[in-house]
Amino acid sequence: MNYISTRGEAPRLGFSDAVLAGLARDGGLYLPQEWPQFSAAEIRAMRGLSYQEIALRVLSPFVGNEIATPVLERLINEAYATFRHDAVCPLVQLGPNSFVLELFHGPTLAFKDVAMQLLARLMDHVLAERDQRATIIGATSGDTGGAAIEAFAGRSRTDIFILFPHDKVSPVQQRQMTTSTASNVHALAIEGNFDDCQGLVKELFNDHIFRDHVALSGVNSINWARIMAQIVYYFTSALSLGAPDRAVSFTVPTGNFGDIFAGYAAKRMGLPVEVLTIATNDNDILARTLETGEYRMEGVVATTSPSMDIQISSNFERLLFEASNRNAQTVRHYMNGLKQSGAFTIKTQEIETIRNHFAAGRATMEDTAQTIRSTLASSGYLLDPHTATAVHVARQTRASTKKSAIPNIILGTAHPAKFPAAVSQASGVFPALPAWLSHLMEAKENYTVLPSDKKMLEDRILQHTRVGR
Ligand SMILES: Cc1ncc(COP(=O)(O)O)c(C=O)c1O
Ligand SMILES: N[C@@H](CCOP(=O)(O)O)C(=O)O
Repeated sequence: MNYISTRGEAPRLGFSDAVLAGLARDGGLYLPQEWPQFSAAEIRAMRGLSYQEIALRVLSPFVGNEIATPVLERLINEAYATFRHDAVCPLVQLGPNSFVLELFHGPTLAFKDVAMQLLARLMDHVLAERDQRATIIGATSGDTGGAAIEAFAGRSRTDIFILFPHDKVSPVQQRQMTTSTASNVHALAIEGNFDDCQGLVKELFNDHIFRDHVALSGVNSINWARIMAQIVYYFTSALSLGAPDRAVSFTVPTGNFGDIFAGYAAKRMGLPVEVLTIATNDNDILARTLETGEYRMEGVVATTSPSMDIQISSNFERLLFEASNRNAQTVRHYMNGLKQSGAFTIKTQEIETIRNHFAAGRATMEDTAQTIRSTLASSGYLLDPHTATAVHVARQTRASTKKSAIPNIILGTAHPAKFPAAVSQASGVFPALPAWLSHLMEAKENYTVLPSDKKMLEDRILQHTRVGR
């Protein structure tokens, strides 16, 4: 399988190179040259298999012959042995035709572990085969950072630098990033918001001299392997509700558009998916875009679902590429508009294509708190604020579209214990951390505060990376 950039001006890469590249050299995002196809019979044959077995079937076409099947199988098995639920990502019923897919049984209690545990092993494998090192960079609004640090800590071939917005993540999220004792981990609190952190990461990738000098690699969902690993749970959950003989819908708490884009990919691969609903918080740029056809930035507000406090939703670029029939020139035009004026207008035919696959809705902070309360009262189930935005939007959109005969799967992206203040304020119940994380709030923190400045960030990386030494 080859990978092509959404901006059409970067070299076509094989799987291993695409994984190490992160962002394409033209500033675009890599996508597989074509979508692997699974027939109904092939999907049906996955029934009854374990999560790991389904992962091997779904991921193999993306990897091609670059990693031998027994090696890929071992990496998958090792990645999901870190999860504390036998099903890896279990499905829980909330009500009639309404389910939560619990993606938070990994080591840092968020869905990011699903992809990050595999990505770290894939990168390690490729780097070992090539006898190389890499400098890993990542921007986080809270969850990617902890998951990446957990997955890469102590790995001898990588040094990892995680940029998080200073004072804008939950205390649990911060400590998951700042209490690592591994010498290859560097937690950097940036004076700015998540978009500033993500902007710095992209600036470093677009500086080709620096990028090559430190062998830069990325672990955000700009890296294709992150999306790829997330496709698997769309298959496992749909299969357990009757796919391919019954269609399902998904509602996804959305920020950087990586998780829901994985759902779109599953659909393109043959999974019968009726609607993919984007759930946003007050930072509702994606909901507004679906309504108006115009992507317009308006500034970020801090909410009780901080991981979704995002305006520049990186993976939306992948969808624009798809909706324009993979027209890289159109994508470049939109991205230039975004850079120059903070907005662009999507052509009518393309926004209609997007609306054929996606719906969208928003939840205010009050909606979110109310949903946490009402779900606890009706189902005895305690939601985290991100998942609660999706439960609220699912109720809204399903009531309006009357598609309630189709099972709807809400992606449960985080454990409530990551956001105890918001959850206890909404519900009166304090969600305790699991025993294996009970030391977290007492452990010593170690991080550096930096202004949102490319030069200072580069200096910091150059001081600490072991690439070239
Ligand atoms: C808990 C949680 N839910 C939802 C999201 C949004 O996911 P995505 O950025 O893939 O749209 C994030 C951050 O990415 C998150 O950390
Ligand atoms: N919500 C994310 C933001 C980064 O998203 P990613 O999926 O592109 O890594 C976070 O928790 O950091």
